[in-house]
Amino acid sequence: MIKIELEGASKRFQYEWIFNNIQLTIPAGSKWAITGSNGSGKSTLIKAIAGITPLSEGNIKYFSNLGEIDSDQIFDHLVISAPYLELPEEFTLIELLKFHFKFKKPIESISISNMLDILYLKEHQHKPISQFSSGMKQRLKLGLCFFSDVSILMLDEPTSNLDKRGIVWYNEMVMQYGSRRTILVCSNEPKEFEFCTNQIRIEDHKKK
Ligand SMILES: Nc1ncnc2c1ncn2[C@@H]1O[C@H](COP(=O)(O)OP(=O)(O)OP(=O)(O)O)[C@@H](O)[C@H]1O
Repeated sequence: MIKIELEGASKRFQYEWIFNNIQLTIPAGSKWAITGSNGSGKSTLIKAIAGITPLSEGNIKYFSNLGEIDSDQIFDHLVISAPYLELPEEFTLIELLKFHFKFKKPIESISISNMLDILYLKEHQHKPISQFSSGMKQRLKLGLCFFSDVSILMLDEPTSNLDKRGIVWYNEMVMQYGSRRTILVCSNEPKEFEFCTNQIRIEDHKKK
């Protein structure tokens, strides 16, 4: 379980400050919505917390029960689902699941066959991802997150492209597989983050 601390976290692109001086502790297992209008900086903040985008000022620190974790190693502890992260289109579904779970340990007691059932994609297991619909791809992206044995789930616009059944499925996944983990949701759609008990409003962290 990992605690994250943001100390004066600030980011600018050229002359534009995206967020400024965020002081925040994200306790292990807590649930956060990151909200703000289009282009306000939600994805930039999540990428900074994931260590993908460097901050312009300030620090982000990560702590396990054993002490501070090097920021180079934080990627081993998290997974991200986001519209801008593409799936490898040339793989079939079964190939992709096998490939992904060579690098990330799956949660205990779940087999690839179980995953296919839970994703309700079993009949598509030999289809290349390039032939998947946008909703099927979105379920797969979320499944790769929820089925990975990591402490932190970062979900950027998690229900985009999902139909009603998919949205119900997403909420069930959160309840079933998310309860003990830290979840960060970037969203403007309240239905995506009803389970979150904390909120970061990007607009509250703009340079005045
Ligand atoms: N690599 C980059 N270089 C320059 N500017 C960038 C870069 N990435 C993002 N931006 C700018 O940072 C701002 C915040 O973008 P970001 O994608 O974080 O917003 P968002 O809140 O996630 O938006 P949306 O709701 O539309 O997904 C935008 O003005 C965007 O143009």
